[in-house]
Amino acid sequence: MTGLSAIELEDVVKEYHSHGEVVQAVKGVTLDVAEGEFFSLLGPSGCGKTTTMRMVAGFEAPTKGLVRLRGQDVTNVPPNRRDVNMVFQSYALFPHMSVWDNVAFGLKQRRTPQEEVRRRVGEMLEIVDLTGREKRMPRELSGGQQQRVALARALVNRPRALLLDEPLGALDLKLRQAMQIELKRIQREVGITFVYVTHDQNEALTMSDRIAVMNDGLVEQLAGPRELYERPATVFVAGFIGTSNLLAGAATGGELRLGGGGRVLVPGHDGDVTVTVRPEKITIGTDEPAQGLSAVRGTVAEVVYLGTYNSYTVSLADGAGATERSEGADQTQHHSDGRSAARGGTTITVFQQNAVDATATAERGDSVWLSWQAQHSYVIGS
Ligand SMILES: Nc1ncnc2c1ncn2[C@@H]1O[C@H](COP(=O)(O)OP(=O)(O)OP(=O)(O)O)[C@@H](O)[C@H]1O
Repeated sequence: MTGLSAIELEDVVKEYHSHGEVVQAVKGVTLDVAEGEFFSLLGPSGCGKTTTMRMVAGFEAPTKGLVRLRGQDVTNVPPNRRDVNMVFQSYALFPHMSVWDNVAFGLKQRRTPQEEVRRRVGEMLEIVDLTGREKRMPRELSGGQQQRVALARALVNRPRALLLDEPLGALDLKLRQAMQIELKRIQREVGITFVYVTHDQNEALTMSDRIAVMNDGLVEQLAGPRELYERPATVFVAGFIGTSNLLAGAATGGELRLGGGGRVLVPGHDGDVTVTVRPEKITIGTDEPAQGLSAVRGTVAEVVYLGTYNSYTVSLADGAGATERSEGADQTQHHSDGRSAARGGTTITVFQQNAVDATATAERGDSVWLSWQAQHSYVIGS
């Protein structure tokens, strides 16, 4: 370790001029990626992930700001003179070349001695677990195998950093999950910095050391998976990473009072707060919870059996409009955007693990109490 960051972006802006309009794809991104780190850019479609990545690779020049690789300003250096390699979702292998020749191509182009080519290609195929398939043609391989050839072809050049733009996007879910584990293993083994673009939060959480969550051309939060989940910096991050419940209002004396006798404990906070609480931290029951716990009352609007857990949607008894809402089930199944909770009849999602001793606690229409410990209320932005 040299102490230098592998990649640094300093207040990078990218504007496109399209049909007489200026589109700001990236609005001022500052971040650094450590040497050997698995770093992800995560965000919804159109938030500027790919544009950011293309500026690191050198395919796009920033309108403003600086790009540094290992401390060196490369803002105006062309892609082929940057020590990075990029793997795209559409990983075009040469269809008329064998696996071996596809991987060896770059080295041969650079007139690497034959013996070295043989050694490095052999090593790389072993790392991506394709030894024995050297003679196959791309069409004789599965999607996952083709993707591993593309990876080997990029890694064999020993770039200092590998940029991957949704490389698993074309694979089905099972294969994608297997490849996520593989990619992480390969990255650990080769020790190269990986920067990974994805809109899939599970993918980012599975593999990354750190994640920059992007929204509308900006980084909303840059942190490790646990921190993003436990301490989201913004309402957007809380909703984008997993499912979250949001409760907003004015707190007095460290307590947010809700209609219907509800209270949310936010020790040390006063004034307007937005609180997030994760569905798995909440207990559902019929007895009134003890003092010292956050407690809210409501009616079960929906129960969904999801195998390893049950998901309850509970409409809070918090005054106007707190009736059953049919959107509740959607909110549960589609990893809520979190925003619906603050409107009208508030709904809360609760996940209850189907552990060995679990029994269904409540049914649709039941009047219930929800409770959770003070430490599980996280005040956003605090
Ligand atoms: N060449 C271009 N000309 C004009 N606008 C562009 C151009 N490239 C990107 N944009 C716009 O910039 C914004 C960011 O695009 P970008 O491809 O970086 O997003 P993304 O987060 O990678 O999205 P996706 O996940 O859909 O690939 C979008 O609004 C897009 O329409």
